[in-house]
Amino acid sequence: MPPPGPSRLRNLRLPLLVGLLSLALTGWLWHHENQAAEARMQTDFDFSVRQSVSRIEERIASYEQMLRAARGLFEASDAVSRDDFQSFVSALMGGSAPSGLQLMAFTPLLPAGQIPGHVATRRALGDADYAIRPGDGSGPVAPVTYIAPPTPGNRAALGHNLYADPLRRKAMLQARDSGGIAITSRIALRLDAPHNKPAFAMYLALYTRGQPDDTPASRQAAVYGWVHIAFRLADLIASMPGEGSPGIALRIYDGPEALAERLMFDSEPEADSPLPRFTAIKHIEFPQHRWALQVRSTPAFELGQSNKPARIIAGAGVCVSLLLALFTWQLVTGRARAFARAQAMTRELREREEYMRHMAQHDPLTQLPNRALFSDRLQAALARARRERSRAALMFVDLDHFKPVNDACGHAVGDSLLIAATERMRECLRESDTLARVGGDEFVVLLPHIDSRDDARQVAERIRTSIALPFQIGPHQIDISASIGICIFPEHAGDEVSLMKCADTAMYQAKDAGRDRLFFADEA
Ligand SMILES: Nc1nc2c(ncn2[C@@H]2O[C@H](COP(=O)(O)OP(=O)(O)OP(=O)(O)O)[C@@H](O)[C@H]2O)c(=O)[nH]1
Repeated sequence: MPPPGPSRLRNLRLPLLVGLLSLALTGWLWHHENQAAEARMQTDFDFSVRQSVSRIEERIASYEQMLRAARGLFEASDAVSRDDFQSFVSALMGGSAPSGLQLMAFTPLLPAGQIPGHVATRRALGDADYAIRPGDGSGPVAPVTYIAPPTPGNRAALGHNLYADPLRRKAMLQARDSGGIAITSRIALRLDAPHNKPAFAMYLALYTRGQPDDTPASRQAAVYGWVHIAFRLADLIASMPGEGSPGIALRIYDGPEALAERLMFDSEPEADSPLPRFTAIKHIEFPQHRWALQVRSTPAFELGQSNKPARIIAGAGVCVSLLLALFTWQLVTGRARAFARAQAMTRELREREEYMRHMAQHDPLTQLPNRALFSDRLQAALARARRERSRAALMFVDLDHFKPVNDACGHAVGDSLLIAATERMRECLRESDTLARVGGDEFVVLLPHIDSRDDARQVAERIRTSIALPFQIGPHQIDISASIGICIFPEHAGDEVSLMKCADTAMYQAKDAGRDRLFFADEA
């Protein structure tokens, strides 16, 4: 394949430019749509994060409300019995604990001196194996006294001295001093032993009615116990309404920072994608305590957010760019092709016209002017000779015994002989003279300007002599001659027709005189 020429390269330039511009526009749109999709994904992710945080906060708030309702029960009654408490909690929970809550309990604060009476009372009221543990009776205790729902697992916590556990005690004292709720750090529930499932306890202190409780000091003096709840974090998350957000993974850390050793909950422990596309750290705030929530997207999130418009823009943009480039190429080359074709057609028409004109004026065998063209030139020469009062000569040249050549050697040899004879005659003439073929073996010669009849005689003699020399046509050596009639303007004739006629007559006289000779018109 030949290398593309400059015009082909020129023709490619505009389609390439159009294609590249269209591709650039496609790229810009694609980039723009990707950015919009990224922003949409970020918005969706942020929404999922907010949703996750607020669902947990709502659940925690509902726990707090339950505690405040329980405190209301104690504040409204002189004495709340175990059955009262259990009925109340049962009503509060709707008969079970659907909210991820494991238990609600009442824990009094007992000075050492009240411990034996407390234990005796509990046993007398039906908790036969009730005992405070651990506890050596040397200091105040906070034993779990009422517990609901009273499942065997929960009941195992009865008598458990919460003051002996530093984490629980810390939260209890916080609740006591603040008057509000307080939450422990991560603890393990007794009923989960030996499995250490992350759990928490939330406390609300109870104060003796009628005593001031508006300062930490007055609250320390007035406190007589706590209502509290305990929940496992996994149960809390599982109990939240709704399906959660697809493609969103959640980790909860006990504390303000996402430290591996403080991880309490991981919604997707198996699918730990090392490089999540989106991540966020949020906090759940408690009085004097914080949880860190690490929210991250998983590959399922990006799949759910697949950027279809960007793919459509890219695909359609590339197709349109190719089509535009092709269309432009067709326009450009179509114009160039039409132009080249028009040029070729014009050239062809000119050549054909030229050929037709040539054919109309020339003899096809010898390419000599024919009778029509010769007539034009004769008229022009005569007009000029009349103007300039000069002389012109007209000769009729007829080959002698040409027919026998045709007959003996064939028509093709006859043709070649005619062409060769033409050449010889042409060599005897000047550029300004005209040699024409007017019949089979008949030629006419116009000498438009002669000074005397001798000029014409010399030319005619040269022609006669050259024709008389042998011709070699292929294998054939041919000897012929020519008879020439000469007519001089204006001596012998004054117009075209007369000149032709008298030259013709003179030629026949040369024939009659024995051929291979020349005759002037006035020699007849
Ligand atoms: N090969 C060939 N022959 C032609 C052509 N045109 C005419 N002729 C032949 O030329 C011959 C001319 O005839 P004439 O001039 O009567 O015969 P001639 O033998 O030359 O006789 P004279 O002129 O009396 O000497 C004829 O036989 C034509 O058929 C042509 O283009 N090619």
